[in-house]
Amino acid sequence: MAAAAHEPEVIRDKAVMRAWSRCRRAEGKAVALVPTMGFLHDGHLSLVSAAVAAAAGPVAVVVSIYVNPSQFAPTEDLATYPSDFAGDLRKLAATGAVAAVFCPPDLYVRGRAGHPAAGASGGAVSCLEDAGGHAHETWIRVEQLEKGLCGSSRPVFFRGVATVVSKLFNIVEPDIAVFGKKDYQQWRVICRMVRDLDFAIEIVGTEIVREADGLAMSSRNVHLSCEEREKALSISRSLMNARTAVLNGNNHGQQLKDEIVQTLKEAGGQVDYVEFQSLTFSLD
Ligand SMILES: Nc1ncnc2c1ncn2[C@@H]1O[C@H](COP(=O)(O)OP(=O)(O)OP(=O)(O)O)[C@@H](O)[C@H]1O
Ligand SMILES: CC(C)(CO)[C@@H](O)C(=O)[O-]
Ligand code: BAL
Repeated sequence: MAAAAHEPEVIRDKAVMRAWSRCRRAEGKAVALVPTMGFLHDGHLSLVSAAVAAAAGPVAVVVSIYVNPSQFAPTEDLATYPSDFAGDLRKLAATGAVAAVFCPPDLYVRGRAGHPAAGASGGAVSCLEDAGGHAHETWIRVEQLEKGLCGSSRPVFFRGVATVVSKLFNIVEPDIAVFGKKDYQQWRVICRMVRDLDFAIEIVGTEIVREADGLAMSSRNVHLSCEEREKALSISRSLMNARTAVLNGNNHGQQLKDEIVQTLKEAGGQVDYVEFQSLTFSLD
C-alpha cells in the first residue's frame, strides 16, 4: 500500500474508543474495524487495504490488537502467543491508512481466584474462566458452524471468538468489519453470527496472503522449526496440485477434489462449499 506514514491514535479505554468512533461518524466517515491479535504481517495489512476499499467514501480504519484469553483453552498457547507492539505500530503507520489502534489491556470482568470456574458446556473451560469464576458468564455460540474442523481440536475457540468479536462490535460500533478467509471457519462463524443477531455491520472476507513459497502468512509461523515449516507447506502444495489438476480436467485432480470435499464433509458437516483460489468446491 503506497501512502504517506500516518501515526494512528492509540486507544486503550473502551469508553474512549466508543466516543472516538461516534465522532468519526459525526464527521461523515464510515468506521471500519480490523480485529487482530497483533504480531502483524502482510496478511493483516491486506485486511486494512480491504477495509479502505470496502468503504464507498471517507473511512476511519480501526485496527484492534487484543490476544483474547477466552478463545484459548488452558492447554493452548496463550502465554507464548507472539507480540511486538512497537513493530505493529510502525507497520500500521507505514500504510498511511489506519486512523486508530484499539489495544485494551483487558476486555473482561475477571473472577475471584480460587472460585470454581463456570466452564463451557461439555465441561471445557477457557483461560478466562481458568482465572476464576463469578466473572464474565455471557457467551455467544454459533451452535452448528462451530462444530468440526478447528472446533474439534479447540473446544472453546469459536465461543471465545464470537463473544469477543461481539464485544468489539459493541465497543467500536463499526459499519464494516474485515476478516481473513485464512481462518475460513472463523469467517463463516462471524458471518452467521452477524446474520442471526442482526448486527448492522458489513462483513468483508479477504483472500489468503501467502509467502513466496505458498505458505499462508500467520503470526504463529515464527514458532515453526525448518522441519515443521516444510511439513506445513505440504498442505498448500497438495491443494495447489489439486487445483491445477481440477482446472486441467484431469481425473486424478477430480479424485483429489472429491477427497478434499469428503474429508471436509466428515470433519465439519456444516460447511456448504470451499473456496480455494477462485475454485469453488460444492459440498452439496
Ligand atoms: N495470511 C493471511 N491472509 C489473509 N488474512 C489473514 C492472514 N493471516 C491472518 N489473517 C487474518 O487476520 C485477522 C487476524 O488474525 P490473527 O491476528 O489471529 O493472525 P494470524 O496470522 O491468523 O495468527 P495465528 O498464527 O494465530 O493464526 C484474521 O481475520 C485472520 O484471518
Ligand atoms: C478474530 C480474532 C481477532 C478474535 O480474537 C482472532 O480470532 C483472530 O485474530 O483471528
Ligand atoms: N487467527 C486465529 C486465532 C487463534 O488461533 O486463536
